[in-house]
Amino acid sequence: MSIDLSKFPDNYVNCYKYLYDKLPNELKSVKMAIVCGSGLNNLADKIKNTVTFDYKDIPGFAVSTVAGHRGKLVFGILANSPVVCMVGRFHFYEGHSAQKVSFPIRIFRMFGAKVLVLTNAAGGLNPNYNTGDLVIIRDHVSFLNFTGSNPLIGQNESIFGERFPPMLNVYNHHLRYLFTQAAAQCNYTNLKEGTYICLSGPSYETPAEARFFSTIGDVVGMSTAPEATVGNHCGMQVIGISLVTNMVNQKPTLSSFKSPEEIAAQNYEAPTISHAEVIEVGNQKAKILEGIVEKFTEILEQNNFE
Ligand SMILES: O=P(O)(O)O[C@@H]1C[C@H](O)[C@@H](CO)O1
Ligand code: HPA
Repeated sequence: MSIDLSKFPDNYVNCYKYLYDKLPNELKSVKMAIVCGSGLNNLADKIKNTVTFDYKDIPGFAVSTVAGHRGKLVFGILANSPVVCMVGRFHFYEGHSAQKVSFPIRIFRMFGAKVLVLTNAAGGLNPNYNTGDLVIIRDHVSFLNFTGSNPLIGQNESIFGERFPPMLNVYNHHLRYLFTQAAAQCNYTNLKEGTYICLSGPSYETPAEARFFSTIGDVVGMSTAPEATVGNHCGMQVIGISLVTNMVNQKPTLSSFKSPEEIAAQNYEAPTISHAEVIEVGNQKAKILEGIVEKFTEILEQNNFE
Protein backbone atom coordinates (compact mmCIF):
# COMPACT_ATOMS: atom_id res chain seq x y z
CA MET A 1 0.00 0.00 0.00
CA SER A 2 1.52 3.29 -1.09
CA ILE A 3 -0.09 5.61 1.47
CA ASP A 4 0.13 5.62 5.26
CA LEU A 5 -3.47 4.82 6.19
CA SER A 6 -2.89 5.56 9.87
CA LYS A 7 -3.01 9.28 8.96
CA PHE A 8 -6.51 9.13 7.44
CA PRO A 9 -9.92 9.21 9.17
CA ASP A 10 -11.58 5.80 9.60
CA ASN A 11 -14.43 6.32 7.14
CA TYR A 12 -11.95 7.07 4.35
CA VAL A 13 -9.74 4.13 5.30
CA ASN A 14 -12.69 1.69 5.28
CA CYS A 15 -13.75 2.78 1.84
CA TYR A 16 -10.22 2.84 0.43
CA LYS A 17 -9.40 -0.64 1.76
CA TYR A 18 -12.67 -2.12 0.50
CA LEU A 19 -11.82 -1.00 -3.04
CA TYR A 20 -8.05 -1.51 -2.87
CA ASP A 21 -8.31 -5.17 -1.85
CA LYS A 22 -10.46 -5.96 -4.87
CA LEU A 23 -8.34 -4.21 -7.49
CA PRO A 24 -5.56 -5.75 -9.60
CA ASN A 25 -2.10 -4.22 -9.09
CA GLU A 26 -2.28 -2.07 -12.24
CA LEU A 27 -5.38 -0.30 -10.89
CA LYS A 28 -4.34 0.14 -7.27
CA SER A 29 -3.18 3.61 -8.22
CA VAL A 30 -4.89 5.88 -10.77
CA LYS A 31 -3.91 9.10 -12.51
CA MET A 32 -7.31 10.56 -13.24
CA ALA A 33 -10.83 10.53 -11.85
CA ILE A 34 -13.85 11.22 -14.03
CA VAL A 35 -17.39 12.02 -12.87
CA CYS A 36 -20.22 11.45 -15.37
CA GLY A 37 -23.10 13.92 -15.37
CA SER A 38 -26.78 13.33 -16.15
CA GLY A 39 -27.21 11.19 -19.25
CA LEU A 40 -23.43 11.00 -19.69
CA ASN A 41 -23.00 7.44 -18.37
CA ASN A 42 -21.58 6.27 -21.68
CA LEU A 43 -18.45 8.32 -21.01
CA ALA A 44 -17.23 5.17 -19.26
CA ASP A 45 -17.61 3.01 -22.37
CA LYS A 46 -14.08 3.63 -23.64
CA ILE A 47 -12.50 2.40 -20.41
CA LYS A 48 -10.85 -1.02 -20.80
CA ASN A 49 -9.90 -3.82 -18.37
CA THR A 50 -12.55 -2.59 -15.98
CA VAL A 51 -13.34 -3.51 -12.40
CA THR A 52 -16.82 -2.26 -11.47
CA PHE A 53 -18.38 -1.66 -8.05
CA ASP A 54 -22.00 -0.89 -7.16
CA TYR A 55 -22.25 2.26 -5.04
CA LYS A 56 -24.56 0.43 -2.66
CA ASP A 57 -21.71 -1.94 -1.71
CA ILE A 58 -19.02 0.70 -1.16
CA PRO A 59 -18.57 1.82 2.46
CA GLY A 60 -19.23 5.56 2.79
CA PHE A 61 -20.76 5.98 -0.66
CA ALA A 62 -24.33 7.15 -1.04
CA VAL A 63 -26.56 5.54 -3.66
CA SER A 64 -27.71 7.21 -6.90
CA THR A 65 -31.42 7.92 -6.91
CA VAL A 66 -31.60 10.09 -10.03
CA ALA A 67 -32.53 8.84 -13.52
CA GLY A 68 -29.54 8.97 -15.85
CA HIS A 69 -27.05 8.13 -13.07
CA ARG A 70 -26.15 4.43 -13.12
CA GLY A 71 -24.57 4.18 -9.68
CA LYS A 72 -21.37 2.32 -10.60
CA LEU A 73 -17.74 3.01 -9.85
CA VAL A 74 -15.48 1.84 -12.65
CA PHE A 75 -11.70 1.42 -12.40
CA GLY A 76 -9.89 0.70 -15.65
CA ILE A 77 -7.54 1.84 -18.38
CA LEU A 78 -8.33 4.81 -20.63
CA ALA A 79 -5.82 5.73 -23.34
CA ASN A 80 -3.14 3.67 -21.55
CA SER A 81 -3.76 5.50 -18.32
CA PRO A 82 -5.28 4.02 -15.13
CA VAL A 83 -8.46 5.91 -14.25
CA VAL A 84 -11.48 5.73 -11.99
CA CYS A 85 -14.89 6.82 -13.20
CA MET A 86 -18.08 7.60 -11.27
CA VAL A 87 -20.85 6.51 -13.56
CA GLY A 88 -23.44 8.70 -11.91
CA ARG A 89 -22.94 11.16 -9.08
CA PHE A 90 -24.62 12.24 -5.86
CA HIS A 91 -26.52 15.49 -5.57
CA PHE A 92 -27.30 17.72 -2.62
CA TYR A 93 -31.00 17.73 -3.55
CA GLU A 94 -31.14 13.95 -3.04
CA GLY A 95 -30.84 14.74 0.63
CA HIS A 96 -27.11 14.09 0.96
CA SER A 97 -24.91 16.62 2.71
CA ALA A 98 -22.36 18.46 0.60
CA GLN A 99 -19.73 16.36 2.45
CA LYS A 100 -21.41 13.10 1.41
CA VAL A 101 -21.77 14.28 -2.17
CA SER A 102 -18.04 14.93 -2.43
CA PHE A 103 -16.77 12.00 -0.30
CA PRO A 104 -15.65 9.97 -3.36
CA ILE A 105 -13.34 12.77 -4.51
CA ARG A 106 -11.05 12.33 -1.51
CA ILE A 107 -11.06 8.58 -2.05
CA PHE A 108 -9.87 9.16 -5.62
CA ARG A 109 -7.10 11.40 -4.29
CA MET A 110 -6.08 8.59 -1.93
CA PHE A 111 -5.83 6.34 -4.99
CA GLY A 112 -3.36 8.85 -6.44
CA ALA A 113 -5.63 10.75 -8.86
CA LYS A 114 -4.19 14.20 -9.49
CA VAL A 115 -6.54 15.14 -12.34
CA LEU A 116 -10.28 15.43 -11.73
CA VAL A 117 -12.61 15.61 -14.74
CA LEU A 118 -16.11 16.73 -13.76
CA THR A 119 -18.89 16.61 -16.33
CA ASN A 120 -22.46 17.77 -16.01
CA ALA A 121 -25.65 18.56 -17.84
CA ALA A 122 -26.52 22.23 -17.51
CA GLY A 123 -28.96 24.84 -18.70
CA GLY A 124 -27.59 27.50 -21.04
CA LEU A 125 -27.95 31.14 -19.96
CA ASN A 126 -25.52 32.76 -22.37
CA PRO A 127 -27.44 33.76 -25.52
CA ASN A 128 -24.47 32.72 -27.66
CA TYR A 129 -24.84 29.10 -26.57
CA ASN A 130 -27.02 26.41 -28.13
CA THR A 131 -28.42 23.14 -26.91
CA GLY A 132 -25.75 20.49 -27.43
CA ASP A 133 -22.76 22.82 -26.92
CA LEU A 134 -19.90 21.75 -24.68
CA VAL A 135 -18.68 24.43 -22.27
CA ILE A 136 -15.34 24.35 -20.47
CA ILE A 137 -15.94 25.68 -16.98
CA ARG A 138 -13.67 28.63 -16.36
CA ASP A 139 -14.99 29.42 -12.90
CA HIS A 140 -18.08 28.85 -10.80
CA VAL A 141 -20.55 30.67 -8.57
CA SER A 142 -21.74 28.20 -5.96
CA PHE A 143 -24.96 29.06 -4.21
CA LEU A 144 -24.34 25.95 -2.10
CA ASN A 145 -21.00 27.26 -0.91
CA PHE A 146 -22.25 30.65 0.12
CA THR A 147 -25.50 29.54 1.68
CA GLY A 148 -23.87 27.37 4.32
CA SER A 149 -23.44 24.10 2.42
CA ASN A 150 -19.77 24.32 1.59
CA PRO A 151 -18.49 20.70 1.69
CA LEU A 152 -15.45 21.83 3.69
CA ILE A 153 -17.55 22.95 6.67
CA GLY A 154 -16.74 20.92 9.78
CA GLN A 155 -13.50 19.75 11.25
CA ASN A 156 -10.73 20.28 8.73
CA GLU A 157 -9.15 16.98 7.67
CA SER A 158 -5.64 18.40 7.38
CA ILE A 159 -4.31 15.22 5.77
CA PHE A 160 -6.29 16.33 2.71
CA GLY A 161 -5.72 20.08 2.75
CA GLU A 162 -5.60 23.37 4.61
CA ARG A 163 -8.39 24.99 6.65
CA PHE A 164 -8.78 28.02 4.40
CA PRO A 165 -8.06 26.95 0.83
CA PRO A 166 -7.79 29.61 -1.88
CA MET A 167 -10.31 29.24 -4.72
CA LEU A 168 -8.50 31.44 -7.22
CA ASN A 169 -7.60 28.72 -9.70
CA VAL A 170 -10.02 25.90 -9.14
CA TYR A 171 -10.35 25.00 -12.81
CA ASN A 172 -6.78 24.43 -13.95
CA HIS A 173 -5.79 26.59 -16.90
CA HIS A 174 -3.32 24.13 -18.43
CA LEU A 175 -5.90 21.34 -18.38
CA ARG A 176 -8.48 23.63 -19.94
CA TYR A 177 -6.05 24.54 -22.69
CA LEU A 178 -5.22 20.88 -23.35
CA PHE A 179 -8.94 20.12 -23.50
CA THR A 180 -9.32 22.66 -26.32
CA GLN A 181 -6.55 20.78 -28.15
CA ALA A 182 -8.32 17.47 -27.60
CA ALA A 183 -11.61 18.89 -28.89
CA ALA A 184 -9.89 20.30 -31.98
CA GLN A 185 -8.26 16.93 -32.69
CA CYS A 186 -11.74 15.38 -32.49
CA ASN A 187 -12.98 17.99 -34.99
CA TYR A 188 -15.35 19.43 -32.40
CA THR A 189 -16.00 23.07 -33.23
CA ASN A 190 -18.67 24.23 -30.75
CA LEU A 191 -16.50 24.44 -27.69
CA LYS A 192 -17.29 27.37 -25.39
CA GLU A 193 -15.97 28.47 -22.02
CA GLY A 194 -18.01 29.99 -19.25
CA THR A 195 -18.99 30.35 -15.62
CA TYR A 196 -21.05 27.57 -14.06
CA ILE A 197 -23.68 28.47 -11.50
CA CYS A 198 -24.39 25.76 -8.97
CA LEU A 199 -27.82 25.63 -7.36
CA SER A 200 -29.07 23.16 -4.81
CA GLY A 201 -31.99 22.06 -7.04
CA PRO A 202 -34.13 20.04 -7.45
CA SER A 203 -36.49 22.72 -8.78
CA TYR A 204 -35.32 24.41 -11.95
CA GLU A 205 -34.94 28.19 -11.89
CA THR A 206 -37.76 30.68 -12.40
CA PRO A 207 -37.45 33.10 -15.33
CA ALA A 208 -36.61 35.93 -12.91
CA GLU A 209 -33.88 33.82 -11.31
CA ALA A 210 -32.61 32.90 -14.76
CA ARG A 211 -32.35 36.56 -15.75
CA PHE A 212 -30.42 37.24 -12.56
CA PHE A 213 -28.11 34.24 -13.11
CA SER A 214 -27.45 35.34 -16.69
CA THR A 215 -25.80 38.47 -15.27
CA ILE A 216 -23.30 36.40 -13.29
CA GLY A 217 -22.79 33.22 -15.31
CA ASP A 218 -23.20 31.27 -18.53
CA VAL A 219 -24.64 27.90 -17.51
CA VAL A 220 -26.64 26.72 -14.53
CA GLY A 221 -26.76 23.28 -12.91
CA MET A 222 -27.09 21.37 -9.65
CA SER A 223 -23.72 19.71 -9.11
CA THR A 224 -19.97 19.98 -9.77
CA ALA A 225 -19.11 22.87 -7.42
CA PRO A 226 -18.98 20.69 -4.25
CA GLU A 227 -16.74 18.14 -6.01
CA ALA A 228 -14.55 20.89 -7.46
CA THR A 229 -14.26 22.57 -4.04
CA VAL A 230 -13.12 19.34 -2.40
CA GLY A 231 -10.84 18.41 -5.31
CA ASN A 232 -9.20 21.84 -5.12
CA HIS A 233 -8.82 21.48 -1.34
CA CYS A 234 -6.94 18.20 -1.66
CA GLY A 235 -4.61 19.49 -4.37
CA MET A 236 -6.23 18.01 -7.46
CA GLN A 237 -6.13 19.71 -10.81
CA VAL A 238 -9.73 20.10 -11.79
CA ILE A 239 -11.42 20.46 -15.15
CA GLY A 240 -15.18 20.84 -15.54
CA ILE A 241 -17.20 20.38 -18.71
CA SER A 242 -20.87 21.26 -19.04
CA LEU A 243 -23.09 19.94 -21.78
CA VAL A 244 -25.84 22.45 -22.54
CA THR A 245 -28.89 20.18 -22.51
CA ASN A 246 -31.42 23.02 -22.72
CA MET A 247 -31.50 26.75 -23.04
CA VAL A 248 -32.99 28.29 -19.91
CA ASN A 249 -36.16 30.31 -20.39
CA GLN A 250 -35.51 33.90 -19.32
CA LYS A 251 -38.68 35.50 -20.69
CA PRO A 252 -40.76 37.26 -18.06
CA THR A 253 -43.80 35.30 -16.90
CA LEU A 254 -47.17 36.41 -18.28
CA SER A 255 -48.28 39.94 -17.51
CA SER A 256 -51.18 40.22 -15.06
CA PHE A 257 -52.70 42.86 -17.30
CA LYS A 258 -53.24 40.62 -20.32
CA SER A 259 -56.45 38.62 -20.59
CA PRO A 260 -56.34 34.88 -21.35
CA GLU A 261 -57.98 35.68 -24.73
CA GLU A 262 -55.23 38.17 -25.66
CA ILE A 263 -52.59 35.64 -24.72
CA ALA A 264 -54.27 32.86 -26.70
CA ALA A 265 -54.50 35.19 -29.70
CA GLN A 266 -50.72 35.58 -29.65
CA ASN A 267 -50.29 31.80 -30.02
CA TYR A 268 -48.52 31.79 -26.70
CA GLU A 269 -46.82 28.53 -25.83
CA ALA A 270 -45.86 28.01 -22.21
CA PRO A 271 -42.14 27.17 -21.89
CA THR A 272 -41.18 24.01 -20.06
CA ILE A 273 -38.17 21.91 -19.09
CA SER A 274 -37.87 18.33 -17.90
CA HIS A 275 -35.20 15.97 -16.66
CA ALA A 276 -36.20 13.56 -19.48
CA GLU A 277 -35.12 16.23 -21.98
CA VAL A 278 -31.86 16.72 -20.09
CA ILE A 279 -31.09 12.99 -20.20
CA GLU A 280 -32.04 12.69 -23.85
CA VAL A 281 -29.64 15.43 -24.94
CA GLY A 282 -27.01 13.96 -22.60
CA ASN A 283 -27.37 10.56 -24.28
CA GLN A 284 -27.17 12.09 -27.74
CA LYS A 285 -23.97 13.98 -26.99
CA ALA A 286 -22.20 11.58 -24.65
CA LYS A 287 -20.38 9.96 -27.61
CA ILE A 288 -18.73 13.24 -28.60
CA LEU A 289 -17.67 14.02 -25.06
CA GLU A 290 -16.46 10.45 -24.59
CA GLY A 291 -14.18 10.81 -27.64
CA ILE A 292 -12.80 14.16 -26.45
CA VAL A 293 -12.17 12.89 -22.91
CA GLU A 294 -10.28 9.89 -24.32
CA LYS A 295 -8.19 12.16 -26.56
CA PHE A 296 -7.62 14.51 -23.62
CA THR A 297 -6.30 11.58 -21.54
CA GLU A 298 -3.98 10.66 -24.38
CA ILE A 299 -2.71 14.26 -24.60
CA LEU A 300 -2.09 14.35 -20.84
CA GLU A 301 0.00 11.19 -21.16
CA GLN A 302 1.98 12.68 -24.06
CA ASN A 303 2.60 15.84 -22.03
CA ASN A 304 3.57 13.80 -18.95
CA PHE A 305 1.01 15.89 -17.13
CA GLU A 306 1.44 15.46 -13.38
O1 LIG B 1 -25.42 15.54 -12.42
P1 LIG B 1 -25.74 16.66 -13.33
O2 LIG B 1 -25.28 17.98 -12.81
O3 LIG B 1 -25.22 16.43 -14.73
O4 LIG B 1 -27.33 16.72 -13.45
C1 LIG B 1 -28.11 17.81 -13.90
C2 LIG B 1 -28.52 18.65 -12.71
C3 LIG B 1 -29.66 17.84 -12.13
O5 LIG B 1 -29.17 16.76 -11.40
C4 LIG B 1 -30.35 17.32 -13.32
C5 LIG B 1 -31.44 18.24 -13.75
O6 LIG B 1 -32.05 17.78 -14.94
O7 LIG B 1 -29.35 17.25 -14.36
O1 HPA C 1 -31.84 24.33 -16.87
C1 HPA C 1 -31.26 23.75 -15.95
N1 HPA C 1 -31.19 24.28 -14.70
C2 HPA C 1 -30.54 23.68 -13.68
N2 HPA C 1 -29.94 22.52 -13.82
C3 HPA C 1 -29.96 21.93 -15.01
N3 HPA C 1 -29.41 20.79 -15.40
C4 HPA C 1 -29.69 20.63 -16.71
N4 HPA C 1 -30.42 21.66 -17.16
C5 HPA C 1 -30.60 22.50 -16.10
